[in-house]
Order: sequence, then C-alpha cells, then structure tokens
Amino acid sequence: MRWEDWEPFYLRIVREMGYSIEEDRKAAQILRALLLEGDKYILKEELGAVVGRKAYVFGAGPSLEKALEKFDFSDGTLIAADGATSALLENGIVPDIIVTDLDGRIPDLKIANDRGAFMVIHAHGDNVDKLTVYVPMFSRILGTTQTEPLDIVYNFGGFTDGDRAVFLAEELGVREITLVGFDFGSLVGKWSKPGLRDHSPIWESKRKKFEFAKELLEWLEKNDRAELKRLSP
Ligand SMILES: Nc1ncnc2c1ncn2[C@@H]1O[C@H](COP(=O)(O)OP(=O)(O)OP(=O)(O)O)[C@@H](O)[C@H]1O
Ligand SMILES: Nc1nc2c(c(=O)[nH]1)N=C(CO)CN2
Ligand SMILES: [Mg+2]
Repeated sequence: MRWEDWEPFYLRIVREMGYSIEEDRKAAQILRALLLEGDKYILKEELGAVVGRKAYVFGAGPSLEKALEKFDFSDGTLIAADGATSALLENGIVPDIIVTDLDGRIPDLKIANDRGAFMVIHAHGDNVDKLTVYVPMFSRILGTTQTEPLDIVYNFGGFTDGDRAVFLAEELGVREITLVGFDFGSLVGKWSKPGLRDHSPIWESKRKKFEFAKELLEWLEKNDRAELKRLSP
C-alpha cells in the first residue's frame, strides 16, 4: 500500500480513535534511533528473502486454537500477529515473522525471536514506553510506522497488527495469503492482552479497530495483487 493510498485511511483513524499525528511521528523517530543504536535492524529486502509465494497470517481470534490443532501449515511462511504468537508456541509452532506493537505477551515474543522469528515492530504514539524498554531485547527487527516512512522505518499500510501483517506479506511478494484466527467478532481472543485469562467481550476501542481492519482488508482484496483466503475450523 503506497503512502497516497494509506494517508486517507490514517487521517480517518486518527480522527476516530483520537490519536496524535505528532506523537505517532515522534514514536517513529524514537524507534529509528533505537534501531540504529542496537544495530540489530533489518531492511525490507532481507525480510523479503524469508517469505515464499504462500503465507499464513495468524490473528489472535478465538478460532485460532482449533485451527492450529486441525490444519497443517508447513507449506507456507508463518506470520503471527502479536498475541497470536502465544497460541502458536502452545502448539509447538515458531512463527517465521511476528508483527507487533509490543502490547502482547512479551516473554512469548522473546522465546519466538530467540528461536529465529523475525520481528516487525510498529511504533505509535501509545507505545513509546514499550519501544524504549523492549526493542533492545530483540534481534532481527524491521521497524514500521503509521506516519511518513523513514529510511529504515517502513510504512506498508495496515492498522491493527493483523491487517498490518497482511499488508506486509503483500509488500514482500506473497501472492497467496491465508487468514487464520481472524474472527473480528464480539469476542477478543485471550492471547490479545497479557491480562486476559479467557476470550473476552469486545470493548469499544477494539471494536472500532476491527472495523478499520476489516475495511483495510477489503481494500487490499480489491486493489492489491495478493489473493486472500480464509481458513476456519
Ligand atoms: N477476535 C479477535 N481477537 C483478537 N485479535 C483478533 C481477533 N480477530 C482478528 N484479530 C487480529 O489479531 C491481531 C492480534 O494482535 P493484538 O491482539 O496485539 O491486537 P492489536 O492490533 O495490537 O490491537 P490492540 O492495540 O488493541 O492490542 C489483531 O491486530 C487483529 O487484527
Ligand atoms: N496511536 C496509536 N496507534 C495505534 C494503536 C494505538 O493504540 N495508538 N494501536 C494499534 C493496534 O495495533 C495500531 N496503531
Ligand atoms: Mg498488538
């Protein structure tokens, strides 16, 4: 997704969610400084070499658990959206790539990164403290922003970790993307937040995020090259 296509979505998201563009921009600069400091960042080309033509993108929806037990995912690149990483690890699966804004279960992200997962870490105005604390913990990091892209901090479009993971896959050349655990319903998957003990009734801000995510995925299906499939148990 090009900046020109993303910007109108972003401006609507900022208005609807009450975000600060300036804070989002600052977060991107802070992430850039952290990446340069640690020198553990990777560029888009390096991550492109990791993906194949087919990928599974895992969302943290309640249906994920059964899908992981039922289906075989060995014929594609595995991309986990933040909290979904925990469910994959519980099933003995290490994702190839994790797309996160660092509000999931950090210890599970660390285990996956130590076992080879690449980290696509997103900066925004509400996770600057998390960036500062956690970015130094990880290796093989590609940085992303939702404001104008910087030299080593990319913007491939997408809003929530899940749909941002789909836009990343498309940008890296994946042509068949299968969504797993993308429920966008009234229950938030328990892996979504460290404190959730079980799948929980959706709260207002999360419902709005899912609406934007659905709209962005519909845009991708109409305008982009990748074919989107859905797998539900
Ligand atoms: N029912 C669901 N519950 C949780 N995540 C879901 C669900 N259906 C789809 N997903 C996708 O899985 C991703 C899980 O990532 P995560 O739980 O970290 O959310 P997020 O995008 O960071 O939003 P938030 O800022 O509210 O945490 C979501 O971004 C969303 O796109
Ligand atoms: N400013 C801001 N931006 C976001 C936020 C958020 O909470 N605040 N959550 C997101 C979900 O991954 C993506 N982008
Ligand atoms: Mg998240």
